[in-house]
Amino acid sequence: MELRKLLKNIKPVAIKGNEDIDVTGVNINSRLIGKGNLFIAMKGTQVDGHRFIGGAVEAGAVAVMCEELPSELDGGVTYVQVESTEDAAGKVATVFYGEPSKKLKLVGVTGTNGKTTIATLLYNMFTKLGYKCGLLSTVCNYIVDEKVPADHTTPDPIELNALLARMVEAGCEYAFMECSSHAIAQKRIGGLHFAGGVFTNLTRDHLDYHKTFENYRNAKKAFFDGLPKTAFAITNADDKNGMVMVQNTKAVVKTYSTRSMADFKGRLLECHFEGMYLEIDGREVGVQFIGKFNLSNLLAVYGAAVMLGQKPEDVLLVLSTLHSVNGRLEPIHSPEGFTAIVDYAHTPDALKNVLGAIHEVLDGRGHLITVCGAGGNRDKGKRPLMAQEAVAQSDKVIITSDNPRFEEPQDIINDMLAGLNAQQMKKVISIADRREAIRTACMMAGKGDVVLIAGKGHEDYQEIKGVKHHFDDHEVVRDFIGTEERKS
Ligand SMILES: CC(=O)N[C@H]1[C@@H](OP(=O)(O)OP(=O)(O)OC[C@H]2O[C@@H](n3ccc(=O)[nH]c3=O)[C@H](O)[C@@H]2O)O[C@H](CO)[C@@H](O)[C@@H]1O[C@H](C)C(=O)N[C@@H](C)C(=O)N[C@H](CCC(=O)O)C(=O)O
Ligand SMILES: Nc1ncnc2c1ncn2[C@@H]1O[C@H](COP(=O)(O)OP(=O)(O)OP(=O)(O)O)[C@@H](O)[C@H]1O
Ligand SMILES: N[C@H](CCC[C@H](N)C(=O)O)C(=O)O
Ligand SMILES: [Mg+2]
Repeated sequence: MELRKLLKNIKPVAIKGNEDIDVTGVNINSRLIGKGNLFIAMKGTQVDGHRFIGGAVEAGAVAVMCEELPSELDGGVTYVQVESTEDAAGKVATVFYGEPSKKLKLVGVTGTNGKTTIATLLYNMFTKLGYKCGLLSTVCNYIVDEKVPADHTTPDPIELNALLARMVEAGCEYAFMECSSHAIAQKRIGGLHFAGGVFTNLTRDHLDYHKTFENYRNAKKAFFDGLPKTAFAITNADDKNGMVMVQNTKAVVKTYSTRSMADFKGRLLECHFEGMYLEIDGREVGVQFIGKFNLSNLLAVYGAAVMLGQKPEDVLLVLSTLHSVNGRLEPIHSPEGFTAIVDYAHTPDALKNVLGAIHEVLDGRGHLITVCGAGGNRDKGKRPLMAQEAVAQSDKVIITSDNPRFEEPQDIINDMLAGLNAQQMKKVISIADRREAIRTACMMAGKGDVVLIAGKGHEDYQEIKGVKHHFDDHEVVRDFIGTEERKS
């Protein structure tokens, strides 16, 4: 594509060199630059991408986009100076890939918890309704039924637009994606055209990155501020920040609620370990999910599907056939009669909710044993709070390792234990080896009890000092209790 065309949505501060050159690719990473590419130099949290301009040119870049021009310019290269490369990257990437989001109905889901659940269920639902769909999520990306492994909840702007373009090429009509707060703040979704946005909820997470809760909230809100007036914005009226999110949006606002008047209203009628019986907009429906928060998630899915033009009765029919997303409140029943539940709760609020959801079903009839840890090189402030939440609603807690990354597992465990007083400590043991922790919990469980294994959900690795070792909570449980994997 001609460089001049590529720049159509941005206002450069200066251009040095020829704009009428052909650009064969765009990247923000010099290590991925090939012959004829445009390299966009971004100031990151670790290094300044401007350092790699020389390397990118050596690797074949014919154009460079940057905030500061290098002191020596290469005669064969066109330099495009912009105020913010972070802002420009998404806009340029989307033009390069043929503005794929305009050729799809793209729905973004944001909020602290529930993004993967909602985006995946929308993808599953629209696939069952007979449409070709794409999915960008923490667990895995899909182009129709082709799996593309995901490194991030939201890919960088280049990969993101490349994936959307592949969805268009594969004939997809819909795409559903998670928008993480990091991605919104870093403008990874810049230049995308959304048909709709969904807000789940907002509680503490990622304060290591955003510093204050207000910054974190504003990052999420920026997604709704940027929606066009042709889009819908579905928000959770039960969350205290639900209406704040859509305060300044141009999109058509719709609400969902399990408690008060809303555009999409739901009520829990009954729950068991096999599922719940719900009333949604006056119709009764049985679903294969547990936990009141899943009622909220399902209302968001229902609302988005209706806003995308589906008939409520068709949506509810499909909703009743969907089942839990990998590692999200996923039950594994043991022959001895206890239930292990693998869940991705890795924030204090998610732990509180997941434990609450289990109690709704246990209803005082069995014990609850929780295995949990916290990730290394992530928000330290949440560690003691997670331990407190686990203790508050469990009969026994085994504190263990999650992904220690570059930290010492025992240091993370100690940070968690520091949140507990002597009384609370009576319920707690710590076993740094996660496999041993899970086995011990299963050994302690009797008929009717529940073992919650929280924090890693779908992850099939444990990241220790930069190396991902194979580790799968489901597998450890199944090895111990001797049952087979779920088929679909
Ligand atoms: C803190 C954070 O979000 N970092 C992301 C950010 O990296 P960064 O700005 O720190 O990049 P950097 O390493 O300083 O490099 C700066 C620039 O120089 C470039 N570079 C670097 C080295 C080189 O040799 N050549 C080169 O060109 C890099 O490509 C980059 O463009 O931009 C990169 C490209 O988009 C991301 O890969 C990277 O994600 C890191 C790996 C990460 O762990 N991010 C996590 C925290 C994250 O984003 N998580 C959220 C989900 C959280 C949730 O579940 O809610 C996500 O969306 O997954
Ligand atoms: N609506 C909800 N409210 C509160 N907790 C929830 C909700 N939905 C899911 N959870 C809990 O949060 C965990 C993560 O859910 P999910 O993966 O859907 O969220 P996410 O927003 O994609 O998370 P991430 O930011 O890590 O990608 C689940 O395992 C569950 O314990
Ligand atoms: N997307 C989240 C996932 C955390 C999952 C947990 N298992 C951990 O490793 O901390 C993050 O990167 O902060
Ligand atoms: Mg997710």
